[in-house]
Amino acid sequence: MNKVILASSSPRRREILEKYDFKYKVVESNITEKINSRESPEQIAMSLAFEKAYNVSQKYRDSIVIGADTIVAYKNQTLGKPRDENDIIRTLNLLSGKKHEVITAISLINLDSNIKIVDFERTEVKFRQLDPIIIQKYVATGESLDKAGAYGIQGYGALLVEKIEGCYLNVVGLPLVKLDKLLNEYFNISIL
Ligand SMILES: Cc1cn([C@H]2C[C@H](O)[C@@H](COP(=O)(O)OP(=O)(O)OP(=O)(O)O)O2)c(=O)[nH]c1=O
Repeated sequence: MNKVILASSSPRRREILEKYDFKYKVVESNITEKINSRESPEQIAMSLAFEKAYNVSQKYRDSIVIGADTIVAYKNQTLGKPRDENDIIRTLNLLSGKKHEVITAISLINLDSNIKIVDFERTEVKFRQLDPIIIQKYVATGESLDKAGAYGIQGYGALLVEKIEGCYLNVVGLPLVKLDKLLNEYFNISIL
């Protein structure tokens, strides 16, 4: 069986897969993430997931390489990781009391067999109304900086979320059911 590589530096993605008896190794990609704001959030996430997987695939042509990218979409805005504290506060105010979408794209590449797949999953998340005190306390947790949309649902961010519709692990950064289906369909591999 081909080796599976997770092309990610995200501790969340590793933690999700680590829970299962599924052999894989981690190799970080070295792409620069650029957001082209003329593209849709789905297109942006898919291009980045593909670039991450392709970058690592070139060195591991016989492996199945998984790349992923998570972004938050609110109305017509695409929200990646916040730049600084002001950006965190601006993002949380924007999402307060409203619904937004979390899109995680995944790409699976095996260059030896010329299989290149890219797909995405979408989850709707509704935030509770956030007053300045909640925002201040959340900023102080330090959770925001390395996360799309400036929150982490798996941490204190759970206290900001009133409701979700769709795959929970998609919000955390790796849509496990979608990944399992694609691994099955294209490579005859099952995580279960
Ligand atoms: C919305 C949300 C995002 N996130 C994270 C998942 C992703 O790690 C991060 C978005 O950044 P990404 O660019 O998707 O991933 P990354 O830079 O962390 O890792 P890599 O590119 O090497 O794979 O936001 C959470 O952990 N929880 C959440 O609730």
